Amino acid sequence: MSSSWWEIQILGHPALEETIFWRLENFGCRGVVSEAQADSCLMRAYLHQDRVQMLDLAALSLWLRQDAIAIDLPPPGTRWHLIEEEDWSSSWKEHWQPTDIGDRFIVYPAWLDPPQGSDRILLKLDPGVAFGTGAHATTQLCLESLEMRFSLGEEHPVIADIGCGSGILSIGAALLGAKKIYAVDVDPLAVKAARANQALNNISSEIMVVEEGSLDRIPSLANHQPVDAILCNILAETIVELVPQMSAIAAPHTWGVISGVLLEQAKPMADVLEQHGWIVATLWKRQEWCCFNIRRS
Ligand SMILES: C[S@@+](CC[C@H](N)C(=O)[O-])C[C@H]1O[C@@H](n2cnc3c(N)ncnc32)[C@H](O)[C@@H]1O
Repeated sequence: MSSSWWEIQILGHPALEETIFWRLENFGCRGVVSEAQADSCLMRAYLHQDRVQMLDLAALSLWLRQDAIAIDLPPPGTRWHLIEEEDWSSSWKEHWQPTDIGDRFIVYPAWLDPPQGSDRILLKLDPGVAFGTGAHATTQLCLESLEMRFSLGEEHPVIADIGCGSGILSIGAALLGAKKIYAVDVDPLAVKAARANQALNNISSEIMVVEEGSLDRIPSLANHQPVDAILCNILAETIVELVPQMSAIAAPHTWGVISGVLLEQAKPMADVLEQHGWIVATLWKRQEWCCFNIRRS
């Protein structure tokens, strides 16, 4: 692997920020940061050189133009250039600061000292190239849902985290008192990051197990026992494919937190969940995203 990264810079209307953010994350970019400018918003994102071809970057620029035109906004300007590994790390590390999430968590970058004087649960992260710094609305909604579940007296559940990314949700669950978490991701770099973050937060392998793969890895990891909860923050298209498999790891008491779903996808997603025996208990919204709190019965 080479050690160069693409730095992608997008200058666009502030109303496009969320759409651009999600496009970049889905494109595989890491460390997406935004900076307010006079009448616009400058976003920077980073992508390992080996993960993308120049043509893909041109396609990304086209999608971003189409997204803007579809909602009658001027197309954003997109440019990219290669930077060295060291410059990548320092560029986005500068921008990421400790963030309060919900009532209980504070997520902070591993390269800073722990925030002082906070009575919140400290969640220390170095996401590397994986998704999940806590900056995205869907991650926040999932962590807040977990917090809500535990505040209702949830007793040490066994949890499956499908698409764990940096491991942020699994680590959050462990810090709240989960008994066991099986975290899986199809991206080997996410697995590496999640394991590193597990160690940063001193979570033992007795409590959290991270493996490459998807939902179909869970039965063997969990000794063919159902789990008490399922976390899944992936794109709606992927979740729809996974929902039928969720029954195989669920018991009548199992609950779930499902996000990565755009508001306009909420109704079809609820239909799919209900068709497969899930009850939508609550639907939380933030910006253009939603998060389903579901249960089996
Ligand atoms: C939006 S990120 C979520 C990361 C983290 N759980 C969070 O909430 O911030 C989605 C993750 O799902 C992974 N992923 C995508 N498709 C998947 C699949 N079919 N099974 C498991 N993981 C998948 C991606 O590699 C990515 O790390």
